[in-house]
Amino acid sequence: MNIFTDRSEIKFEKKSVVTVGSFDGLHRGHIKIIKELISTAKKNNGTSVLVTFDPHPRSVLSKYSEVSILTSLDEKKMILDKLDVENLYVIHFTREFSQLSSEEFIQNFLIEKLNASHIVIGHDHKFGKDRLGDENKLRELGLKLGFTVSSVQPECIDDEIISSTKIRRFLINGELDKANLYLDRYYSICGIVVKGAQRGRTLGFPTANVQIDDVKKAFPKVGVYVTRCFLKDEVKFGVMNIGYRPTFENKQELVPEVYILDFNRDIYGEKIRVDFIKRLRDEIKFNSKDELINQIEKDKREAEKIASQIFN
Ligand SMILES: Cc1cc2nc3c(=O)[nH]c(=O)nc-3n(C[C@H](O)[C@H](O)[C@H](O)COP(=O)(O)O)c2cc1C
Ligand SMILES: Nc1ncnc2c1ncn2[C@@H]1O[C@H](COP(=O)(O)OP(=O)(O)O)[C@@H](O)[C@H]1O
Repeated sequence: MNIFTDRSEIKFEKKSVVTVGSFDGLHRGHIKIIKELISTAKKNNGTSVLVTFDPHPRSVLSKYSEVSILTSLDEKKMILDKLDVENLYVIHFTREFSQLSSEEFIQNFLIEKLNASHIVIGHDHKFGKDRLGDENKLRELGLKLGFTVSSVQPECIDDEIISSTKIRRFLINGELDKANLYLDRYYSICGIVVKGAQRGRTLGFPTANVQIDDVKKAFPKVGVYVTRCFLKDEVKFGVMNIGYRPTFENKQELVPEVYILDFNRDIYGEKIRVDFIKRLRDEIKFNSKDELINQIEKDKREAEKIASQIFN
């Protein structure tokens, strides 16, 4: 996949088929739009372009600073590449950019730079200043500026429209299975393994503490999870605790830490991706270290059982 930004000096020669959006989560609904994008580009002998914004527009425009994000830009790049999108065009989203009218946005970016001949949008897509541009406005502009438009009907599960907002809510409520179902993959976090209190090894369960790449990333609800961990050259199952370690600490610092199964290596400073497969339980304040150790032993056995059921 070719990756461009709004700073790249580009002018597409070939006609393109374009879709535009935040695509946070890249869930089943987004995937439906992307499939339509790719098949239309093939039909039209054009190249497919997905235009997205970074940072997420809501985190720039919202009065509330606690907006959480499901997919970082790096994760989006990886997923879009797998989906065979030919070009990704990333616009650095600022307040100033948000003031462009829908017509200015389409003319300056989609027509002049990307040579768009067709635009694919989701059912509720809004664009331009104050989100005033909708499908009708886009079709009107298409007649004037020379492009066609198609819109994709929403993807549903049990009559519920799939959305990033619902997925965020499922994660926060501990409904991981539903979040994963809506995403059509396992929810994941990426980061670097950092040093903790060096206590894990004394419990018999060393845990890789993950410092997340994207501070805005949504965390699943506090608790213990079966995970799949991607290291540089290895994929391993693990049990992750996302929590405050109330048995030992009074601090209110939320730490994601994973005990990797069948593994014994120093991985401080290494990159790790953790996929969340199943939620096992809430975090507990134990009365003793031994009770905690017994429970982690049980979590480990449960994780081994679940991993072998799902992946064998
Ligand atoms: C599978 C698993 C489950 C855990 N569950 C709890 C828990 O219920 N309560 C708790 O206080 N700490 C829990 N922990 C966190 C341990 O207390 C933590 O791993 C330990 O304090 C080590 O911290 P360190 O890596 O900073 O040395 C859990 C850890 C793992 C790996
Ligand atoms: N099975 C394992 N799972 C996770 N980390 C492991 C494992 N075996 C060795 N390690 C290493 O041990 C470190 C964790 O040990 P721990 O005593 O919990 O220290 P810390 O408090 O710094 O996390 C990890 O960051 C990793 O480098």
